[in-house]
Amino acid sequence: MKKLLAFISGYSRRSLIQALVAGIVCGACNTSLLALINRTVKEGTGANTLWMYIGVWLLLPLSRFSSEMLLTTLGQGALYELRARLSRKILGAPMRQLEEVGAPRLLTMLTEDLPVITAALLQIPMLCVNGVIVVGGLLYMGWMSPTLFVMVLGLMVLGVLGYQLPVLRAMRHFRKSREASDALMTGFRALTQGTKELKLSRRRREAFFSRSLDASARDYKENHIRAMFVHVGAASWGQAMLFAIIGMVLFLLPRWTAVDAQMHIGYALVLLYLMTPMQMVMNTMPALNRAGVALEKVEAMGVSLAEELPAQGTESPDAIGPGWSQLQLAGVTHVYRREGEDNNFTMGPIDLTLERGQIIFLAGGNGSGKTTLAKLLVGLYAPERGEILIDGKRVLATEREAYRHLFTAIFSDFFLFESLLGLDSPNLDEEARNYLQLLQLQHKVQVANGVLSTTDLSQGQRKRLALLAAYLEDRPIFLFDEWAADQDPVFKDIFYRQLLPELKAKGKMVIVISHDDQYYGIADRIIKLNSGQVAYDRPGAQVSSSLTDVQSSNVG
Ligand SMILES: Nc1ncnc2c1ncn2[C@@H]1O[C@H](COP(=O)(O)OP(=O)(O)OP(=O)(O)O)[C@@H](O)[C@H]1O
Repeated sequence: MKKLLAFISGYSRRSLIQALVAGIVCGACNTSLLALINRTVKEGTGANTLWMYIGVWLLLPLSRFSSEMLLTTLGQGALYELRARLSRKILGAPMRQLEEVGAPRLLTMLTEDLPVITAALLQIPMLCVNGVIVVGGLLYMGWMSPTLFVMVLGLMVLGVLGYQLPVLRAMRHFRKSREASDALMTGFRALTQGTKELKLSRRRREAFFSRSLDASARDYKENHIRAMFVHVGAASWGQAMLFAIIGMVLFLLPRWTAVDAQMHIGYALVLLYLMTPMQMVMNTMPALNRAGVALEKVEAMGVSLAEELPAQGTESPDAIGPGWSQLQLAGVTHVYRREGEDNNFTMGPIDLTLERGQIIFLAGGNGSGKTTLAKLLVGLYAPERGEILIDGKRVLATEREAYRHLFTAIFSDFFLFESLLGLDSPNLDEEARNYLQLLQLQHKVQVANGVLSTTDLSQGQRKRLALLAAYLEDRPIFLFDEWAADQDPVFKDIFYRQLLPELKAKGKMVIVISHDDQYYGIADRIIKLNSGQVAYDRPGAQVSSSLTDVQSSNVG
């Protein structure tokens, strides 16, 4: 509750104070109506009481409406801000950090924590109104009879303690069930993405279900039930305490105290009136506690995600002018660190100078570091040591966004957007149709207003669509990570012998990660990697002819 209030007051303290003032007026109206009813029951009707009743009756809905609406607007505003801030944080966080956090944790936060916080925020207006009614009722009881009030308050404190102490325990279970959600999300990802592998093996399917999915689902369920068990028990205790208090007021206190019988009846009436708002307050506690846990997680993630320096967008994306000709890596390194493991993969130090208007192949065995080098080259990873230079000028951290705008890249785990986002050419559809023809997709995919008619295609066709987006972006450097691996021999040939030379002829730098050694001849340079180091950097024709020699001597 404290966390949630701090969260919404952080959004607008002024609106929160206004909402609370309206809430207090609403509570005061409730208490006044209660007092007027009580007075009428005791003393009979009077003209003054009627007019006062009408006046308060008019003020009540107005104050309640204002308080609830202000809190709703405030809660939704805070939630909107939180979603936007989180999405921006994720968009702005360094790639490596996002890889380390992992998709399941990010997804749990977006799909589980945010809805839990939303649900709790929706309850806050009702909670405040009911809370204020309870406080007003208590004050009224104090005014009616301080002696009785002290006794009733003593019992209430006992009731609240009996409620609160177990509820604190319940938080522990909510935290555990939240931990299980992360594991559950990892399982769900495997469930949706590993369908083929799971379908093909019954034993794998059963092991996956029982060890991974079922185990975390069970863990989640059990901790959630335990938390709710405590909450429901505590709420039942709270209700029993309320009736115990009413019972004491009606049966025992008249014998022990000198307070008159009418007063006891009035007290019992007020307590009965407060029963529903008190129960509503108790019933919202589980949702608020869960939201507290969710908010802890979201805030921890927000704090742990660093912003790339500087804040995105402070530098114009075109800050690096079009006339550059040389890209240089000087002593660049990157290390993948794994906790508790000594054999971290180390890339570099790499020294390379790449020229515009060249086709450069990155070759090497699996795990030799080609994709890592590509990520360093395009600026997705910042070099841990060393620097990147354009025409001899160091690319500063403030220019990294602009530097990345030199590249269009298709990685092997590319994502295809259905809309051609971020492209604003007036003839976008026309250009896209031309490229669809070049990529032999014109019969499969149509484009209208920058939206593709479908992306449900074969893997090779999806890669061609990714190429379409790359062409439309038309950046100075094209990077392809094993792009041709899924193409049929005919289109593979078109890619290597027609499309890549065309890009080169347009003055583009073309970097191609490839295992297709039969096409090494078209490359200006082949840079071969081995265990994160450059094994050799030679002209393509030279590597190609030595490969041909080896093949023919093998045949011979
Ligand atoms: N996200 C990651 N976290 C930790 N280690 C990683 C990560 N990605 C790659 N590595 C490690 O870095 C090494 C190089 O990986 P990289 O993907 O750069 O190789 P590659 O040459 O592109 O391989 P392939 O030809 O199989 O695609 C691998 O041995 C792997 O262990």
